[in-house]
Amino acid sequence: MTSETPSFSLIDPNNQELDVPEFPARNGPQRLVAAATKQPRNREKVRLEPGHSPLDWAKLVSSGKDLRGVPCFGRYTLEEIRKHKSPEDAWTAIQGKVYNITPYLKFHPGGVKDLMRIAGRDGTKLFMMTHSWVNMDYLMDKCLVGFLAPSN
Ligand code: HEM
Repeated sequence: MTSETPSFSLIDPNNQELDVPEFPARNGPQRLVAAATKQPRNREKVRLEPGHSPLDWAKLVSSGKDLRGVPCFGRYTLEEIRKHKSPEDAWTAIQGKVYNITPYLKFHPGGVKDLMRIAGRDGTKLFMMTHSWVNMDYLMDKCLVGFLAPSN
C-alpha cells in the first residue's frame, strides 16, 4: 500500500467483521456505511415527493413557520424523548441537542424510514456512522427543542 492509498484501518483494523472488499474497490466507503448501519449495499436512491427538495427545506426553514412545536427550549431526559417516537411527533437527540424531526421527515434525502430509526432515542451514533459531514446546526436549527439532560 503506497502512502497515497486511502485506508479504512481507523474504522476496522482487521477489515474482517464488516466484510469489506479489497481496497481500492468500487463503492468501498458506501459498503462500509451500509454494513455499519445495516442497510442493503445496493440501496436505491430515495425519491422525495415533489416540493420536498433540499431547496424546499431551506425555504421552509427561513419562512418563519414554527417547526419546533414547543414554546421554549427545555432540558429533556431520554425517558422524555422516548415518548416522541411516532412520525407525527418524532424527537431525537444528536450530540446533546434535542430535535423535533417530524417536519424534516419527508425532506430527508435518505427517506422517512431511515430517519424514523432515530425517533424517540439518541441518534448520535447512527447519524455519525451514516453522514458525519451533515451540519445539524445549519440544517436543523429551527427544529431544535432543547438539550439532553442526564437520566436519573
Ligand atoms: C436528524 C437526523 C438526520 C439528518 C438531518 C439527515 C440529513 C441528511 C442529509 C442532508 C443527507 C444528504 C447528504 C449528502 O448528500 O451528502 C442525508 C442523506 C442520507 N441519510 Fe440522513 N439525516 C439524518 C439521519 C439519518 C439516519 C438516522 C440515517 C440512517 C439510519 C440516515 C440515512 C441517510 C442515507 C442512507 C442518506 C443517503 C441518501 C442518498 O444519497 O441516497 N440519515 N441525510
